[in-house]
Amino acid sequence: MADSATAPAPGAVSRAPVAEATGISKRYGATVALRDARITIAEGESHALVGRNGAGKSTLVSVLTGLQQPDTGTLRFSGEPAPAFGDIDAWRSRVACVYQRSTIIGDLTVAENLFLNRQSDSALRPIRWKDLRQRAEQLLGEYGVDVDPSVRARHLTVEQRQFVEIARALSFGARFIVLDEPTAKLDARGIDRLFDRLRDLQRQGVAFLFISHHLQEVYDLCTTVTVYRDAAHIRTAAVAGLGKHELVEAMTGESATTTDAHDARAASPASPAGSEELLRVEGLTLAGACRDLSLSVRTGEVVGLAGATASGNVQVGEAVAGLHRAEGGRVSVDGRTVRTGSVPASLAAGIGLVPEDRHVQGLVNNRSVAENATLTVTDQLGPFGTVLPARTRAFAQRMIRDLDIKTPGAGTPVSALSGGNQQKVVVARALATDPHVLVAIRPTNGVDVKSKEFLLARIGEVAGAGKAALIVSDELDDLRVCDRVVVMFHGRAVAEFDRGWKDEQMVAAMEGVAGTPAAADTEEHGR
Ligand SMILES: Nc1ncnc2c1ncn2[C@@H]1O[C@H](COP(=O)(O)OP(=O)(O)OP(=O)(O)O)[C@@H](O)[C@H]1O
Repeated sequence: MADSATAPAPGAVSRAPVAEATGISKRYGATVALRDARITIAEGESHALVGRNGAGKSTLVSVLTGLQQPDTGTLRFSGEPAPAFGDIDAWRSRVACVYQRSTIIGDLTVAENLFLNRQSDSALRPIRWKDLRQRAEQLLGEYGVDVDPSVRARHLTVEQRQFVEIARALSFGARFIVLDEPTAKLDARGIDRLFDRLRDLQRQGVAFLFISHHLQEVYDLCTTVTVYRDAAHIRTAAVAGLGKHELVEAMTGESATTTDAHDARAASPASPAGSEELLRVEGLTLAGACRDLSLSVRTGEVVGLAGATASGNVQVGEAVAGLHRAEGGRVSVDGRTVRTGSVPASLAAGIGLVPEDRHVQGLVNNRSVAENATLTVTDQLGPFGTVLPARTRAFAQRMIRDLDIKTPGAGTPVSALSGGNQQKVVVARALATDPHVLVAIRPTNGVDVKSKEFLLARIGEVAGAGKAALIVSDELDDLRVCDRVVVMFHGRAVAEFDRGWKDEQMVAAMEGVAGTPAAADTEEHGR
């Protein structure tokens, strides 16, 4: 396929690309992560890299940033060969990566993080803290980052941490920054601010490689897009000339259907009117998160609990699953009160959880896909408290098939899976318990467009099987599959929408500019 984005614009001064990788191959044992892959990023360009889960994007990033050596291929920065493997300072002056998981150290101040290992000019000279602070202030000021350098990094928001990481990267001289799913933990306003800052930096000649499963963000921010599929480069094109369907087709290798996940659910009958209330949250008050919040989910229903970062929606979902003790109010399943603050009590009540952060609450990294997927159901894997490996494998293999998890096998350590496929294991594990009420917090985080439809359909099936699901998310795609969406703002329910809402309405409500009257009261809307 022709690369329509590689020719220089008329009149442009042709300079060597900030980064150019050709013929890159990388294997992990039997898995081919990259096969003769390539990418070229021009100066000041914002270039998107997209592809399905496991396509090889993160592997390319680790090659581009000097974390992994490719088996074959060449890499050049601004026309020069890449530094020697392991020469960290030299790599840092050419490229930096801002990951979804921060590399900032929470216990150190912002200034210390910025100048980590370079606090003083020589190892023998004592660190001058006042100087360090001033240098940090200057650096942050230069890039317009409004953060106090003496604050401990753990007190920063996700957004502030990203800005500090970007400023740090630029201070090493890098003019090429890789952003690996930087918007995953930001709300709509945070994303706007990040994009504004990136555009500013782009005008100053900084180039970006932007990885995201949110294709709209690619259209909003990037000029060029490269698509990888099954470890190989498929296409590079100008974003402006490429329709969304064409882009999805390049990613999946299939002709794109117009049926989205939400359309499929919309076609299915809505939850039967008058069906019983399965989950009831009444007057829930959680310290620092919400006050007097009520909602209910009926049998057969998928309810969304929407809200921006500070809305408290995630904490409500977590409280329902037993992770927080309530200061007031009640959670009940099928009419029976569930003790809050106790995960075993929630599990016993039939509540399953897809947690927000798979790294912290989700997976045991060095254990296999099979073990991780079955952690919650060991009682079903053998008699008298034993776990039969064959039964574990069979159980896991079914899940791998059901959720389309891309893995060499059930025995592969979960750490060897791509991010999106790890997320599918987390969802598989929650589904394994066959929960009466599934609480899924941002369940499609890091999951590609096609797999997203798949996962959401699976969650819908929980409700379809006479159970109920609560999807806690600010992702419009996640919310669209819901029968109803309750929107929270600053700890309160401020609006409720039935199916068929418009994106602008939902975004406005999440930002506290609700066009609908506050109406999340279950008494009015529950039946
Ligand atoms: N350390 C590793 N050991 C074994 N296999 C690995 C390792 N890292 C990645 N892989 C495999 O290489 C392939 C490419 O993975 P990669 O993480 O690059 O995909 P990705 O495109 O970034 O996916 P995602 O969108 O899910 O993050 C996958 O099949 C993955 O399982």
